[in-house]
Amino acid sequence: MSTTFAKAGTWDSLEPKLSPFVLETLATLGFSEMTPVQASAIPLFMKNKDVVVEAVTGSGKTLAFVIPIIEKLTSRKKRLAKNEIGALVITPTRELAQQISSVFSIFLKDPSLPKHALIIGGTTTLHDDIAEFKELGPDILIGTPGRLQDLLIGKGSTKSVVNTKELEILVLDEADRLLDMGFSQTLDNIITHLPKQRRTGLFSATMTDSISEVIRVGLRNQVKVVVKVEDIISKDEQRTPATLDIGCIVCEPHQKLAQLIRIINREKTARKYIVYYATCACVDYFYKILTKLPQLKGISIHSLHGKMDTKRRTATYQSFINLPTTSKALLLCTDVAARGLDMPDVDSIIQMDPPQDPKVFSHRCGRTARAGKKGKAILLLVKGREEVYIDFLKIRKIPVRLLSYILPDNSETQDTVDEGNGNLLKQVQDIVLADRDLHDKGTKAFVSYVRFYTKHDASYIFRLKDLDLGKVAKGYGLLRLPKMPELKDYKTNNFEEFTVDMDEYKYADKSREKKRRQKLSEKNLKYAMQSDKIYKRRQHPKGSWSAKKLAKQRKVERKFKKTRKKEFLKKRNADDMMSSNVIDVVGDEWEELQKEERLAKKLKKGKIKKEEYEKEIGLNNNLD
Ligand SMILES: Nc1ncnc2c1ncn2[C@@H]1O[C@H](COP(=O)(O)OP(=O)(O)OP(=O)(O)O)[C@@H](O)[C@H]1O
Repeated sequence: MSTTFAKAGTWDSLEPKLSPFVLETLATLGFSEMTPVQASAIPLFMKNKDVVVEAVTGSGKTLAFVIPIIEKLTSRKKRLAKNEIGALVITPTRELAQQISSVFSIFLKDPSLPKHALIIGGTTTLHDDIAEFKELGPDILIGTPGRLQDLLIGKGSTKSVVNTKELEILVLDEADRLLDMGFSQTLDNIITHLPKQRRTGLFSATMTDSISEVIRVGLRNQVKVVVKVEDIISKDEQRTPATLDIGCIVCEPHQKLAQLIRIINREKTARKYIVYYATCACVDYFYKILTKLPQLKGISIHSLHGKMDTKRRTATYQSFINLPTTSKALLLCTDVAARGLDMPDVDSIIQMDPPQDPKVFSHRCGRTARAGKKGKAILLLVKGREEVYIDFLKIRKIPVRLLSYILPDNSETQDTVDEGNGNLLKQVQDIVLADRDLHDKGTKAFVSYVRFYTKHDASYIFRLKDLDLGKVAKGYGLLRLPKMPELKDYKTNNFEEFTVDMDEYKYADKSREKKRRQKLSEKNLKYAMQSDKIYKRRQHPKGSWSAKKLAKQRKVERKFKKTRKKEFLKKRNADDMMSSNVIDVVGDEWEELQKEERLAKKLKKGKIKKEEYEKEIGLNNNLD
């Protein structure tokens, strides 16, 4: 891909000069010249200025703080003690912290140079991190707010082992995200624990403009560095890389899946795609669906979201970025992979839905078109009210083109995919019918999406009442609309309920199916006994002779049920016994026992002889 990275002079033109080992490393990386943001921010940050840096995604902001940190710590006269740190880099996600740590590793190979440590939790306990800190004595910590807070301040009875009095540089990467409500208390706790005499740098492609946030972080007479980008043709200022082509497709909610498949199958050159979904549940569900669709056969599909355990997240992320670009690959993810991640060779970004936070839109797009390479980002918008979003983005200096991937409007082909695999949504429903787990996942995904939709920042554009939830449910391949407050009294002609016998709708997973059957038989058993009791109560009014007789009989029943029920519930696990048989067996056995009891009474009253009693009982026992 042609690289049209705006260059801003060679590294040796910087004042103060960079260390020889830094220059050598940059040369091995093939970075002959600085990017504009590096040329602007590095000298300031190295001259003890607080900086607020805003530059588009993929413009090299990471080195704009990594290099000053390295230069500052290697030029210290007094070496840091083992328990002292000189720099702290805070990021909103584990993957981003891992990525920044790997950039430090490239420069700090020599053991005589400052050391760095990654503090993100997830796979290590706080005690592991404390032990590693004591062992390694890092000068630089890179991490996420939660675990950094625990290490720097202590947690519960675990005291802090980190001495921050010599700290010289604090960096907040994706600062506007860190300053959001989500991290504010943790961030405040960390910042109040740091010396006021330090350099602070805030970096992001969508920097916060609120001065209050900046002062909260303790910046003083900071310098704001804003690196602008001009559209190559119109010369208008824009907030996204000049090499990024952002397109938008307007379609019906139930056509989104078909559009996604068309985009992927029609792109001839693009290999790696990132597909953003609204919620973790949507990622999980559509991952299962897409991996089963024949239209995407041969394409490797991966999923990533914040609710996955760290090991699996790291493994998925690493396997996706290390995939060769010889065949197509999709990464379905949430906004956990929206900011900062420098994934090489991502050709195209597809946003199935706009993000709740409009700032995230440009971060998502910015996973492609990095370091001057070309990239394409496509947004799917629902026809109607959501189209206002295009102008909303343009006001925020994010240029978006309307693309012509419009599906034919006539209803019979609305969800038919060009690839001729028949009615796509019928295919999805068949996939869902084959495994009850997909029905559960699809319902959860739909509910999470509806809830997501109600929390858009630009709520005047994204209004639930304007969204045809029947078409959304159809697009999710649901068999029926879930019971949820948002659907109370909801009527639609655009969703046809699929009748399915829920008692017979099985899980593909055998152990889950067995558990379901157990629950079903308990429910049936309880129902049978309750209905039996209600029936009897109706036959024998309270206080009558027959009611007294029945009460006595029920006493015997209770005794029987306690013993027999345990036996039958044990037997129920036998694979050859379906739930309905459990009820029949209980019923048959119960009749025999009542007969035994009647014969015992007759024998007691002398109405039958012992031989006759034993004969009757003995004959019955051979029926097992
Ligand atoms: N001077 C340079 N010359 C060429 N490539 C560079 C240079 N500096 C950084 N890069 C490369 O550009 C890519 C983007 O860099 P980086 O991840 O720092 O961007 P960013 O501005 O932090 O993006 P984001 O806003 O998404 O976090 C990386 O692959 C990096 O290796």
